[in-house]
Amino acid sequence: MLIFDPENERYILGACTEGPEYLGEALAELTAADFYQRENNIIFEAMAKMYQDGREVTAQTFYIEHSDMIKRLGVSWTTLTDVFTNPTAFKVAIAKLKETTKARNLMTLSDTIRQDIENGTSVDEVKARIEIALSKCENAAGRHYISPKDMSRICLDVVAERMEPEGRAKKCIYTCFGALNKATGGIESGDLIILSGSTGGGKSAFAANLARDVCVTQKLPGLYINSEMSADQMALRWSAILAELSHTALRAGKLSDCDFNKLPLKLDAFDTGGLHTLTIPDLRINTVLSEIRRFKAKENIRLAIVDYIGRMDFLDSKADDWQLLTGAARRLKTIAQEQQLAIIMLAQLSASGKLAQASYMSHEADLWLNLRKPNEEETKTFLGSKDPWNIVLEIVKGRNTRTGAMPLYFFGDRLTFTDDKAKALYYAKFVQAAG
Ligand SMILES: Nc1ncnc2c1ncn2[C@@H]1O[C@H](COP(=O)(O)OP(=O)(O)OP(=O)(O)O)[C@@H](O)[C@H]1O
Repeated sequence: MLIFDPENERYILGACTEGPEYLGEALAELTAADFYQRENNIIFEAMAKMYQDGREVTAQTFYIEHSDMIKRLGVSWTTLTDVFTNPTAFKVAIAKLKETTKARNLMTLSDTIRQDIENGTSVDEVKARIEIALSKCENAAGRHYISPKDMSRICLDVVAERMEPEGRAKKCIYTCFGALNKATGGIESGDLIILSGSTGGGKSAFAANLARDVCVTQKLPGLYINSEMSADQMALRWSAILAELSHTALRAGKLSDCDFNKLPLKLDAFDTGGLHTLTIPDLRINTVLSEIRRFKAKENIRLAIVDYIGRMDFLDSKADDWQLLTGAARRLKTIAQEQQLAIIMLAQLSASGKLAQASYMSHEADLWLNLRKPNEEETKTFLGSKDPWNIVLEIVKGRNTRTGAMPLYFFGDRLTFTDDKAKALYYAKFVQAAG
């Protein structure tokens, strides 16, 4: 891999004088820093300035305005602008140039790491710097320019695809919560969903209910990454959710024969489903990203659930919590788009009920769901109409949907949520009878 390619740099500059479509594309994809050679870097910057000022950039106009600078830099302007280009060759050249930038950034990073280690910087601090540097590389790689012509074609393709049920199913994921599906129109590939709630508020259970619908019932491939539970604890939880069994009885080994016999059939669905689970005790954002990439390549996952972000060890002791969480959300959003899958990130609410600096983090999210207890007014309404609801799922923010709240029933001992009133009444009666 080249760390710079002077010929390619000159070719791009020459092509940029061939028409505004080339310079426009270069400006959307590149910055002056992508040009390693000083003279090329300066010329690109000057072209950008002319373009931004609304002036035409051709070999002639640029030379008239910058002849002194061109002479000073020792550039042969006629040779540089004597190029033969076409849109495909230009795209390839831009992609090549971006690769050389990435390679250079990695070289710089490796030099910095070596120096840090030689200077006795702590290993944790070095690792934190690597994470931050890599996250910057990813963000830069995410830029993607779409021409008006391409966008009009994409519009037509996307709309036509959405009109076909099969096409919709390729892009959207539906859950068993009708009101949520209706409000959101389904969870889309590329979406980052933040699921927040207070400690013990049922976030993991709700996320597991979603995973059951998507990966076990609909059999779409998915990944559940957790940092809290051992495989045994997870197995007990999945058994409770899938077979609708008492979590307490499962943990105590006190299932009736009838309940125990329910298990194999339900586990068949798990066996043939698409849910992969992964426990990473010291959850780090880079590990999460590489596992998501690995499972996308191997299993073509459509959904990844990260449970939960509060335990992630970022190793950057200097940054505040909200900066770390926002950074994590940004990187999860980037990978969701890059790998075309939906990601649900669980996050903890602070004791006061506010997600720490939530507004920063929620900028990154397409959908922010919050699980909370019903407020006074909701409780009165539920009691007044004899509705059994005991928990509320709020859409705090939706990029493509209105905000609002929907009531649910959470059957704690079965770790099961429902928005079906008849089922909720049955669960509530069951709980009441059990005392
Ligand atoms: N055996 C049980 N009997 C009754 N309720 C239970 C049982 N097990 C779990 N629960 C309910 O589930 C809740 C915990 O659910 P969950 O672990 O999904 O919450 P969480 O928000 O992810 O918690 P944390 O913040 O600790 O990760 C408990 O607060 C309780 O209401």
